[in-house]
Amino acid sequence: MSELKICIVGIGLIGGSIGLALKKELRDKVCISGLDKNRETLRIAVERGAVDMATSDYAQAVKDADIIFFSTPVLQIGPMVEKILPFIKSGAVITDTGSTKQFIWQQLRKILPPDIYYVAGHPMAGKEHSGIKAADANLFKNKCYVIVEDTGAPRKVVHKICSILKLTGANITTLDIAKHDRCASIISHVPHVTAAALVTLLNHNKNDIEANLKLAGGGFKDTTRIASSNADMWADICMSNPEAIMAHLEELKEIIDTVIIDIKNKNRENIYDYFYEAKERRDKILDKTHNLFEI
Ligand SMILES: NC(=O)C1=CN([C@@H]2O[C@H](COP(=O)(O)OP(=O)(O)OC[C@H]3O[C@@H](n4cnc5c(N)ncnc54)[C@H](O)[C@@H]3O)[C@@H](O)[C@H]2O)C=CC1
Ligand SMILES: O=C(O)C(=O)Cc1ccc(O)cc1
Repeated sequence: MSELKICIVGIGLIGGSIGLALKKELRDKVCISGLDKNRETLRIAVERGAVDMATSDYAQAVKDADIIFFSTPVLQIGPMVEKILPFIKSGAVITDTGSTKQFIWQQLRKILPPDIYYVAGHPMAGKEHSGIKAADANLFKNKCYVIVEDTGAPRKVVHKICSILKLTGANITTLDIAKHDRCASIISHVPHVTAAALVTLLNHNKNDIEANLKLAGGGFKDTTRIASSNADMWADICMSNPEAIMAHLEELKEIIDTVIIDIKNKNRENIYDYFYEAKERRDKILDKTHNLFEI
C-alpha cells in the first residue's frame, strides 16, 4: 500500500483522537500532518503521536494531503475550508467532524471546485473534556459515526472515507442531511442545553448553594456531566442547527408544563405514567444503543 497522506485541521479532542487512532492502526503506512491555531496544541499533538508533523502554515499542512479532516468548532469549518482551499491538490477529499451538517454544507457547496470532494461526517462519540490532552485512540471504538451522503461525492470517494474511518473502530451509519440535524438535536444538542439548564437552576438559587452541594449525589452528577463541555463548541452548535434545537426545546417546554399542571392538580396517575413511560423507553434503549453510544 502506498503511503496515505492525511491532514487534520483542528487537532483537539476529536481531531487528535482521529490522528491517534489512525496512527495506531496504520503506523508508517500513513503520514499525518496537523494544522492548528494553537502553538501548544501543535507541540502536544506531535509529542503524543497524533500527527507526524504539525504546523500553522496552510500550504505546508495540506499541499500533499489526499484527505483533509476539518475538526475545528462548527462556525470555523466553512471559513477554514475557504482559507485552505487554494493549497489543496486536485482530487483530494475534504471531510469534517462537525456536530451539525446542513449549515456547513450550505457554506461549502458555494466554494468547492468540482475536483475537490466533500464527505460530511459526525462521530457520535466524545466527552466533556476538550483539547489535544483529552484525545484518545479508542474514543470511536464501537461508537456510531454518521456519514451524510448528500454532498455529491462519488460513491468510490465515500467508500474510501468510510473504510478509513472503520480503522478507528467506529460503526459507520449513513443518514440524509436533514434527518441528521433533526436526530442530532434530539439525541445530543437538546440534552446538552438541558444539562446546562439544570446547573443554571442551581446557580439561580445562590442562597442555598452550599446546602444544595452537600446534598448533590449521583443523580445530579449523572444528569449534568455534559454541562462541563466546551462553551465555545456548544454555542456554535446552537447557532448552526437553530430550527431543530428551538423546535425540540419548545416541545420539551410543553412536556415540563404538563408535569407542572399535573403536580398542581395532584394528578398522581399522570405523574406516575410520565415516569413509568420514560423508564420503559430508557430501559429498552439501554439494550439497543450499544452501537450508537454507551449509556
Ligand atoms: N467534543 C465532542 O465530544 C465532539 C465534538 N464534535 C465536533 O468536532 C469538532 C471539534 O470538536 P473538539 O475536538 O471537541 O474541539 P476542541 O476544542 O477539543 O478542538 C478544536 C481544535 O481546533 C482548533 N481551532 C479552532 N479554530 C481554529 C482555526 N480557525 N484554525 C485552526 N485551528 C483551530 C483549536 O485550537 C482546537 O485545538 C467540533 O466541530 C465539534 O462540534 C463532534 C463529536 C463529538
Ligand atoms: O460527552 C458525551 O457524552 C457526548 O454526548 C459527546 C458528544 C458531543 C458532541 C457531539 O456532536 C457528539 C457527541
